[in-house]
Amino acid sequence: MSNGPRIILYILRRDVRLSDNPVFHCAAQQLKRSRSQKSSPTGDGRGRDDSLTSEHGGAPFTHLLPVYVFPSNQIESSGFLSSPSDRSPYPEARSQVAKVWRTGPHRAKFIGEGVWDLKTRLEGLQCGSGLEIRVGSIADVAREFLEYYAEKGSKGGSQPQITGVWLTDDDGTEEKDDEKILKNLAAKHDVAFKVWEDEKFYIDDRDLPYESISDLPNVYTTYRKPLEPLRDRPRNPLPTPTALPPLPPDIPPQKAPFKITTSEESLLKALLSPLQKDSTYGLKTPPQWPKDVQSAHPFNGGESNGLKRIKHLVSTGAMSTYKSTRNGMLGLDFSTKLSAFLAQGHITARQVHWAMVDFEDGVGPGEGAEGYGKGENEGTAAVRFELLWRDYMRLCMRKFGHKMFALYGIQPHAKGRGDQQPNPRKRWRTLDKPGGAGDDPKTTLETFTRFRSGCTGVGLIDASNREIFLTGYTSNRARQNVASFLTSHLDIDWRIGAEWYEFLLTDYDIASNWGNWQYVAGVGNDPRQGRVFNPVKQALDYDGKGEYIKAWVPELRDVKLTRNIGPGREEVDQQRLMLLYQAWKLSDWEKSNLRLKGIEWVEQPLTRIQFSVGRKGPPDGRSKRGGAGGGGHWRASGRGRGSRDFKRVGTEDKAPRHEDGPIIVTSSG
Ligand SMILES: Cc1cc2nc3c(=O)[nH]c(=O)nc-3n(C[C@H](O)[C@H](O)[C@H](O)COP(=O)(O)OP(=O)(O)OC[C@H]3O[C@@H](n4cnc5c(N)ncnc54)[C@H](O)[C@@H]3O)c2cc1C
Repeated sequence: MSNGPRIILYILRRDVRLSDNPVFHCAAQQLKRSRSQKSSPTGDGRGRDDSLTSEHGGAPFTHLLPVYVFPSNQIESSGFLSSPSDRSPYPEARSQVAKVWRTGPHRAKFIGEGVWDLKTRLEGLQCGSGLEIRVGSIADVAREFLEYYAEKGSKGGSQPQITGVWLTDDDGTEEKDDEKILKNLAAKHDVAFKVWEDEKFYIDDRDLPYESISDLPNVYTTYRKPLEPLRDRPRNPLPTPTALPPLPPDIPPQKAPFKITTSEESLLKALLSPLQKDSTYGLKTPPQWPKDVQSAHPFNGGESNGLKRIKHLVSTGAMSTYKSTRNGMLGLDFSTKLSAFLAQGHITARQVHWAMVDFEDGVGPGEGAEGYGKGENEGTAAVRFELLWRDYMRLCMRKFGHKMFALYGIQPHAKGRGDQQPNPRKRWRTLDKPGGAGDDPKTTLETFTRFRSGCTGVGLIDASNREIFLTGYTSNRARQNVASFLTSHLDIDWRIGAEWYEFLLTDYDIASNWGNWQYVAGVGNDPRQGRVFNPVKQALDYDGKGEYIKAWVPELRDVKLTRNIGPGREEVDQQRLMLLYQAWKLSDWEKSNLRLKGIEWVEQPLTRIQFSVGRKGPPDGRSKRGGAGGGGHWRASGRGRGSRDFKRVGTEDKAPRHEDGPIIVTSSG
């Protein structure tokens, strides 16, 4: 063995943080131990080298080389080419079915910010640590490092060599493939290989009651029950390292034809420039920013910002009110907006949990805020409940693997890759061939294009699709409606929608995205298959003043929603709301007046949902009995595309399946 630097190559993926990071924690612990041994050696110390003997992975090391790779199959890498005449050796990072970019501008920026934040934090420790940034396939990058140091090491003497390759676990199928390749590479070079459990989830894998992942229940509630009370479950977060083993003195540069930039600004430029070549993303009429609207997700990426966000949520009391606000659609704090930080591993779910525990115990920030020091409340319990949904989706990805991406999903009667059809009545419309329902791919593409452009003619769907295009975020409530609309009203292959979301979402997470799309499309683990959201009824329940739709569909801002109920008194008129929710219902006279005449989505909506409000309700669109999810006393009826009838009287949220037809609404969480 050479007596030069002994390096652990740590390949980061979705664990881009310094705090609560098992790998950095272990390296810091070993550094501390070796320093304390040096300062007070037991025995004579003879024959001892100064390497950090890893208890995890078996390889002694002196240096830690953290490397973040922008994976070329997921994030377009051509912006890193050294010169415009160079060509990337990798195919464009486009999706399989719809051929859209896999990572769009919102997430590319967020990821870049997160990587730069970690680099800054590591360098800020002032111990010689840092982060190397690379572009390419993870396998190619690892191979280059291994070969570079193998060649050096073969010269013997004090040349550096890699003694271990470490990375954290990820349940995505591509990530599993990467792991296999890295394992083989490590074996070929005779270096230790270790996959660490990434402890960014709510309940640690080691505390789950399953012997094998096949024991995971197919229904969320069955999974959750034995884990309650959820507040008792998370492990403590790991301390944030204050010192780490240094980077090796000799690090190979990025391989041509790519070049790594040296500032955050140029990194973001390299990530965004290929995407910005066509900022319409193939849409003839892409959504435009409306005046006077703020993004609900204006956050920059990175651990520092994620930790700040957690602090803000607890100290303002937003966690305590979460249960009653979580179905909101406008504003910053109706929900936590932690998903993007969690997805990239900028923060961990248990950090969120412990910040809430401090708040509940009255020891952390937030004094004076609602619920401070009063134990778990409705809001904090609901956040835990949702964080567990995220864990569950991730475990489903582990259990079902490729089936998470299969057209007919994880249904038990779908055999093999899941491409067989479990429900003979369901015929998906696809973009490449007729789907068997008298459709043709050209029309399907036109329909999908209108959907993406926010021009379906259904207000809630258009508002959400415009919002997500422009900001990278839309609320859970809106996501459920949009996914249901694409899959149940338009009958379009749900994977196309999932890919479109993968492209746009800042918080895209493999398991949560594909799992939720499957769930809503009726091919996932929804115990009540066949639910269909009525986007008009949902708008009535959750956008009862039309504020959300008016914000993102500015063409409809002048639709008057109130009526006079006495001298100087106005109230929202439910009948008028129906015209906002579906503008085709406006009279010709009003369309002309509002300059809406001749607009395709107004005159020829993709679907006409027959839905009426039977009698006058309270002014804010809520039922007398219920909260925002109420509407139980409305006699609401409707007819969607084709012969699908929506009929329901009674409370809809969390309602059991109605016997005489598909139910309209409910939430996944
Ligand atoms: C079609 C569809 C696609 C989705 N795609 C994603 C995705 O790619 N990434 C993603 O993180 N979430 C996804 N979700 C789940 C959910 O919509 C988002 O997690 C949530 O809207 C993010 O906002 P928030 O952080 O303010 O959530 P909050 O309401 O504040 O919830 C707190 C946290 O709980 C988790 N969570 C909440 N709801 C869910 C859920 N249904 N499934 C899994 N985790 C949940 C998230 O980590 C979230 O940050 C999707 C939902 C649907 C219906």
